[in-house]
Amino acid sequence: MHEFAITAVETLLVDLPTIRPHRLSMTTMQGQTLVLVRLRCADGHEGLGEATTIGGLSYGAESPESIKANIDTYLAPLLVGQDARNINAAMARLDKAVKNNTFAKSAIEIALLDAQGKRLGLPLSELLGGRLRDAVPVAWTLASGDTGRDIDEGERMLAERRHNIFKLKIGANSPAADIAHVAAIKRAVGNRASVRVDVNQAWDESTALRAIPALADAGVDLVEQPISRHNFAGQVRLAMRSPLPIMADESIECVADAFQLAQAGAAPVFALKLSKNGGVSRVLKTAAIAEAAGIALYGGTMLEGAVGTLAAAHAFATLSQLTWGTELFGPLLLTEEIFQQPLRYADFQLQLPTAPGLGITLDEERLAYFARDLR
Ligand SMILES: O=C(O)C[C@H]1C=CC(=O)O1
Ligand SMILES: [Mn+2]
Repeated sequence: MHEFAITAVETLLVDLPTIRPHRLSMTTMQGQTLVLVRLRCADGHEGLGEATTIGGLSYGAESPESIKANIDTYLAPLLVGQDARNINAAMARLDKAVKNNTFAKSAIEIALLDAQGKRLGLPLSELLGGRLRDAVPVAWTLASGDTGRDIDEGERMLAERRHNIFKLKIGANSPAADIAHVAAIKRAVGNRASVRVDVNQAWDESTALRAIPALADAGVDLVEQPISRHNFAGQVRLAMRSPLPIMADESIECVADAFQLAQAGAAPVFALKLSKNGGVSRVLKTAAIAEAAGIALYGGTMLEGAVGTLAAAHAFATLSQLTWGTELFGPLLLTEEIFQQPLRYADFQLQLPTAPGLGITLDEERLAYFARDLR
């Protein structure tokens, strides 16, 4: 076999408890399942990748189990024997044989990039052309399902200087109840924090038209994905009529989606997610489309653990603008650590590692304890 060949691609499901239930409009998470990839190369380097999603199949079309099965059955055999150093060629090979499956492909590309960074002795952001910042601002999602508990949590985050941007998950309750909930939280934190909402597609256009002005009056700064990704014309109308900026999240499932949204003027802000675009290079293409169209950027998450979070942080650190910051707090939602180094969150930001690749190492014992099939 070739000196730099990919020798094995292993996938692991890792079930971890969360610090509390996390309530979104479409599901309440009682824990998180990380989907990890370990890609081994003939030169001795190993790359880590991640393709974690939210709430089984309630968020998107790929589940943790389907991502694992599709990598094991279809992607891994296409990769073994290929040159690990030519990431573009490896990804093109996958694209030729496998439609969609952007989460699975993203995990593979992250692992290839991690291995390449280790091989060359460069942090991922350097591999991507160089970082423009050493840390990124990080929002926190208040989603306990209880207003008083959310306010207490927000106060704790402010006191610890961990987060001063709060995203509230709404859409599961009536608009009136949601607006009262959001207004109470904004009243409590005042101008010490930016308050944003994520409706996760729960409203129709008429509901959004009525609710968004009330959210604006309550002091909200940004509304994420208020209506269905399928109501394309409605998103364009809403973007024109809304007193608040609207952010597209679920509407972007690939780079072509981003182009169509930009072309139609459907949202003045894009949430960037590696797994929804199909990896690091693809999410940077979506960012380039946004930049060319004057669309502001936000670094999104699928509540990944440290691997997916760091891959995103390295990618977002290379962007010339990141107007709305990031929400790369996934690891902080988990109660258990499976890596040797915890991520560094301080002064409302996540600090980027400087070690080669992603800059993180698995704790093999902890991994063996929590991994579904190793337990
Ligand atoms: O944005 C989403 O839709 C998903 C995710 C990101 C943060 C969070 O709490 O949930
Ligand atoms: Mn969202």
